[in-house]
Amino acid sequence: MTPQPIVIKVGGALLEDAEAGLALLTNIATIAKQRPVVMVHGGGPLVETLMASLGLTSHKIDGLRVTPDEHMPYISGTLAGSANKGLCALAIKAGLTPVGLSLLDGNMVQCTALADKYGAVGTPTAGNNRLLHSMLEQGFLPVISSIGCSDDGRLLNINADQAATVVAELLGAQLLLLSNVPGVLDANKTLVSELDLAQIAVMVHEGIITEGMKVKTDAALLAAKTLRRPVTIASWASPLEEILANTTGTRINNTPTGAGE
Ligand SMILES: Nc1ncnc2c1ncn2[C@@H]1O[C@H](COP(=O)(O)OP(=O)(O)O)[C@@H](O)[C@H]1O
Ligand SMILES: CC(=O)N[C@@H](CCC(=O)OP(=O)(O)O)C(=O)O
Repeated sequence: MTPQPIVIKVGGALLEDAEAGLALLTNIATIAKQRPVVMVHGGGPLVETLMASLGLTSHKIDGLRVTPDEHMPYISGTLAGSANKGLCALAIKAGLTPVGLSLLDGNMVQCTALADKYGAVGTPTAGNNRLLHSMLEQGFLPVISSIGCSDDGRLLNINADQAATVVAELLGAQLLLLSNVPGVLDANKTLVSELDLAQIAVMVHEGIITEGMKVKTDAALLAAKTLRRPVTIASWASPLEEILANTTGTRINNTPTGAGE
């Protein structure tokens, strides 16, 4: 039986830390010998650095970047360009054979514009998984940026956690959302090992889960429901073996925590 693939999403902060990026990719090279791996990446901080250097301002609503269409050349240039190629280059250094892709390649993910107030921001849905399957069969590491497009060819900026959720759905894969924090932290900044929908709603209501982590827990809840298995939010600085053994990170459960799977 073919082992279940793992989709590993990395947040933007990793793309600014080549040493941590190489350590993670070296760890992925070990895991990829046992199970197919797909990477999905963000790059929010890189986008912000470029925009600032161009004298452009950018803001977020509910954790999503408001993206006027005229900003798309900079955003797609950063995410599908420098961020994607930077990760692919590190993957080569780690002994892997990456193929850099975006959500629109092979029609793997279809996107629809969310609402006018966000500009060129889309919601992703699962499309065609043939390209990904053929890449994995041939032993490549797909490295996917969160740039997509609508059916009528408008380039769209997709939050990378939402992108990873849909890529995991396409492959029926296990999903790890890796960030610059050890997982979801409580009001005392202590790592919470497991959370379900009701517990997350309380933490959001109390202002403990905010901004990027709110988008991440929403994406994880959706993925846990679709994939019918827990989704892990953890740090890219933790060994993947520990994350996969559930000894670190936060498991987001579709079923109430404590009620079993
Ligand atoms: N309860 C929480 N636990 C951990 N991080 C939180 C929480 N609430 C908000 N955050 C913020 O969410 C950030 C992670 O989201 P984000 O910056 O979007 O990460 P990424 O770029 O990795 O997707 C953390 O760095 C932290 O500042
Ligand atoms: C619509 C939207 O918010 N798009 C994100 C895409 C990148 C991303 O999600 O990056 P992180 O994973 O590093 O946060 C953005 O422009 O920042």
